[in-house]
Amino acid sequence: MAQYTRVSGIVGLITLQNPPVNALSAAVRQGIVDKVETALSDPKVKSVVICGQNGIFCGGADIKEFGPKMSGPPLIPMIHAIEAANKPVVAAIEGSALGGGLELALGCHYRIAHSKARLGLPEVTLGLLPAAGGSQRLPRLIGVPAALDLITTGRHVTAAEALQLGIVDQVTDNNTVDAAVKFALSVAGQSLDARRISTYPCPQPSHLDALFEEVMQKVRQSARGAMAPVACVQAVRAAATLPYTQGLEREKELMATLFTSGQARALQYIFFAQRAVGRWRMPSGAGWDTSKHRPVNKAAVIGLGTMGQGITVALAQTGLSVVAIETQEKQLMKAKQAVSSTLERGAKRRGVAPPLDRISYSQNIQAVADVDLVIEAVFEDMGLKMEVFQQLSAVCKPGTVLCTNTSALDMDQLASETPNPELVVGMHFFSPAHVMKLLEVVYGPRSSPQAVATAMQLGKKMGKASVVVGNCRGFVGNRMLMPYSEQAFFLLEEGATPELVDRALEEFGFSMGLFRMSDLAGLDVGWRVRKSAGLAEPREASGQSARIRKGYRYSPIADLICEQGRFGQKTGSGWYQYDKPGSRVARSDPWLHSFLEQYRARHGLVARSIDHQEVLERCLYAMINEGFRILEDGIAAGPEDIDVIYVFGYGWPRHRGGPMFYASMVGLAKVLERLEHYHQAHPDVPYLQPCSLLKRLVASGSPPVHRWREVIKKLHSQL
Ligand SMILES: CC/C=C\C/C=C/C(=O)SCCNC(=O)CCNC(=O)[C@H](O)C(C)(C)COP(=O)(O)OP(=O)(O)OC[C@H]1O[C@@H](n2cnc3c(N)ncnc32)[C@H](O)[C@@H]1OP(=O)(O)O
Repeated sequence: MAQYTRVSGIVGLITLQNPPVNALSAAVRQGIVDKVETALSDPKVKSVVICGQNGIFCGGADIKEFGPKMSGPPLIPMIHAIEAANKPVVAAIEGSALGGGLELALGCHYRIAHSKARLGLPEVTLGLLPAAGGSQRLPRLIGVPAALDLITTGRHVTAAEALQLGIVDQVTDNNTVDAAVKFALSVAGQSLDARRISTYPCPQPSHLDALFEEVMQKVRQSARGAMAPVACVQAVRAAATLPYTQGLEREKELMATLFTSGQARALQYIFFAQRAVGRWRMPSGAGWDTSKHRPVNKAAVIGLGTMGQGITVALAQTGLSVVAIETQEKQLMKAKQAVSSTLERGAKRRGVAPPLDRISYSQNIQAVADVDLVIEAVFEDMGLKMEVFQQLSAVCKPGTVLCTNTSALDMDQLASETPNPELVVGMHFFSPAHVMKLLEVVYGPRSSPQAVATAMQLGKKMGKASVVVGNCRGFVGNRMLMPYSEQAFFLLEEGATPELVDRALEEFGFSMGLFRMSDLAGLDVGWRVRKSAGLAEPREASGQSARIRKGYRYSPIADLICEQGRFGQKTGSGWYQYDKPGSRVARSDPWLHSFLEQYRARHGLVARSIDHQEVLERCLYAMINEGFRILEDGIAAGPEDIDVIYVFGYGWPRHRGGPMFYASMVGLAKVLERLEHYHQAHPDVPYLQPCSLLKRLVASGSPPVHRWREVIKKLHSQL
């Protein structure tokens, strides 16, 4: 839909109307085609302005309409007709001009943007490329290097940067449509020969081949296995080397491959999943639409280790007043210095003042008396956390929301230490907390919807992908990590090396394989968890019983490595070796290989050849199986919650859409068959036993992922 009016006598004003973001649906495209024709054929109209209603120009093509049967006028001829018009067309850009929205603006002869507007071609993040001529027009307008940057990263730029790059002609702080109309009046009747971007020659950078080679290498490295960034580079290369019409053909060809790809489906699924997790609901039925959050202006962080420091930075950067508490003076001083320098670095990057004065430091817990929300981030020790919660209950003003940043402990047990358990929730941050996008918000049986809403609102303010999950050991993310790492340890016993397992996972698309990741995170973290679960006890070094715990198969390999003081990067060795403690470059370790050989010999294990497919099937399907159990248990409300957690917190390749989406793409029947196969071979491994929800979904014809909730609901209603 598009509205047409005539303003100032001679300006035709076309307003895109498709709330909330004026996406270019078939109806909007038809509206534009019709209204442009009306304006161009009206002799009284001397120039045209295109704008969007409700303060947003256009959020791009309507992703919800993507599919094999798209109807309505195509974008390319629509934009071409605008560019070919013999009357000046001005885009009035407020809010956002993204994807097809910016491509539409690039077809206009002039662009006026509000100072708060943001512009970009984020198609690559949806597995696509700017295929409405954007990949051909942008390099002609702003040059190849800048266009490559915007198109391959999909980053949004501010109006100021857009002006500097030459994407817009003017930036205004006032009413954008008024400014555009004024501008349209001033250019009415002027020649448009120099305003049609498709007719510009593409500026030729020196060392064209070297530039493209360098960018291609960069995109291949940063998004391992992702097709869209590669296609984006190829499309821009076409702009730089071919005439416009041939470049457009190449753009079309590349888009045809991407449009129907599984990667595009996965990335678009994640786009909507990220928004769906904001519509959270608790088993009681209370949720985002029925629960009001409490205002949080001042927050406290208790415990200033690495996690507490990151949380303090994240809160201060969000604009909150923060009280940072650490009882040990030396640690308090160290933390203050670390927090200040992180804030200073961040502020320098953004060209703003560091929010140092928002934080007050104290050794005394009494300082939290007037805060609205507390995040406890002390050492992962239940006794210590309980003590802190008792103190907080005595000190905090009534109604203060009490959050624990635990990664595995029972937050309900902590809640029971307070007179108001309804005010207690978990806020599970990921390290470094000011960088990592994920936040698990954990509710217990007594947490109030208001406390959950408050934590979710705070997460949103901090720019986190925040997901509401139920309380269980490891919540969602770490719980699914257990079968994943267990399988990797078993594979080492059976003949694999850390290098082989990591290579398989990295080729799949993980930014880091499991062993390299655990060297980075520190092997002692998992060791502590296994000890607290009564698993990692020192045993006889040989004999069958060393590999059995609680009646099931267990691999003590990781515990034995830790007993050697090999905790990963920080100690200079773990699954790999490093030049020195703290160094990041992992090198293959002959010691580890001979340790594995000796271990196998001691336990009578014969190494066999293991291929990448087995690594992927065993590690990933065991993890997915646990994901189904999590859904069955009601710990996560839907597959989208699990997938957002894995994509934003655990390095799962975004273009594969998260583990549950991946399972749906592989085919649930196949996942079930492989799990059955592996469980038959390893009957003493419960994680490989297919869970009943998976079997039920397969029995009901393997419905697509967006219909799993119905099956889960039915399952829960029968329990
Ligand atoms: C055939 C193709 C030919 C040519 C190539 C062109 C391709 C494209 O244009 S692909 C689309 C490119 N555009 C984008 O990637 C922008 C996506 N949107 C956003 O980044 C943001 O939504 C926003 C910055 C525009 C607004 O942000 P915010 O105010 O925070 O709102 P939400 O993100 O919560 O979105 C609100 C609501 O709108 C839905 N939505 C947003 N963009 C689109 C879209 N392009 N198509 C369809 N729907 C869109 C979003 O899903 C939210 O709705 P739900 O909560 O119901 O999911």
